[in-house]
Amino acid sequence: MTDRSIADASGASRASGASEAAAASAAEVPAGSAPVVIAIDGPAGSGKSSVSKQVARRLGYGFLDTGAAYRALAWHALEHGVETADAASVLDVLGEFDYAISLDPDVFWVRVGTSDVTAAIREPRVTDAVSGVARVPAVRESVNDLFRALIAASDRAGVVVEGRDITTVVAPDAPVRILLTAAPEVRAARRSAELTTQDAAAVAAALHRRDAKDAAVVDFLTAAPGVTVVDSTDLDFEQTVDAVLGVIHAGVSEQTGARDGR
Ligand SMILES: Nc1ncnc2c1ncn2[C@@H]1O[C@H](COP(=O)(O)OP(=O)(O)OP(=O)(O)O)[C@@H](O)[C@H]1O
Ligand SMILES: Nc1ccn([C@@H]2O[C@H](COP(=O)(O)O)[C@@H](O)[C@H]2O)c(=O)n1
Repeated sequence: MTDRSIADASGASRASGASEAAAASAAEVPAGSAPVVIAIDGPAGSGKSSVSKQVARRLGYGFLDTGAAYRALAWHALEHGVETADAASVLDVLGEFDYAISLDPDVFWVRVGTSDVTAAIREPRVTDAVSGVARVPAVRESVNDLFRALIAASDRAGVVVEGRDITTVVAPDAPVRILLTAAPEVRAARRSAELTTQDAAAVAAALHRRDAKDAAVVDFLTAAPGVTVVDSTDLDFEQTVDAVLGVIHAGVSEQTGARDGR
């Protein structure tokens, strides 16, 4: 396998195949090389998707929002009238779950079959149902295989992958693993600033309820050994992106030094 370093990342991106939308190409990635994975976990509203997307743009990397797969499956289950709290019923619809996602941070879409569900998977009914779907072990195994395949199929130099168990389960060997967090009240305030038509207290309660359900399945509130915490409580968006980029560059220098015997 050809090695890819962060240093070669800025220009390397070309999209092909069903899983990745078009992106400009500035440099070819050697055939057969695996993308560098930047693994980012964190609780709801911590900034995982917005920060990861911007980091991916800055590096010329792909961006994989893993929560979108769980949300899309919850949407698919609801479309089939399935009770999402019932694991057996969720597994029934998993078999015909035809999922596709763009890894291009500038052209983001999510599809189930021929339906573009990019917006629909953010609806409150889906957000309320998603934890039920995500707690089913067979679902997790199935989507984790899918994530690894999507990453491997990317022809960008790297992919920023965000979720809840990326640093621990999906890509525990990633060269850079980050837990992105912020104080619960700050996360709730940021989320309610987005959802201006909804009651702020209800938005905060829903966010904390979802974290509690999700944390019973995977631990994304404490950093696993080797995982670097970035706390954005007192950082603005651009400062958070810079902090994450700083961790990435430090992690890669360390790896390169170790590989070169420095
Ligand atoms: N450091 C920051 N300062 C201010 N706002 C931020 C910061 N980081 C993220 N945000 C904003 O907070 C909101 C939540 O971010 P985002 O949707 O990326 O979180 P998330 O962790 O992906 O959430 P979820 O897991 O619920 O999908 C967004 O409006 C985003 O722009
Ligand atoms: N690695 C992951 C990612 C997500 N989930 C579940 O999906 C839900 C939606 O995720 P968002 O990041 O879009 O908020 C989340 O609440 C989890 O239930 C997961 O389990 N593992």
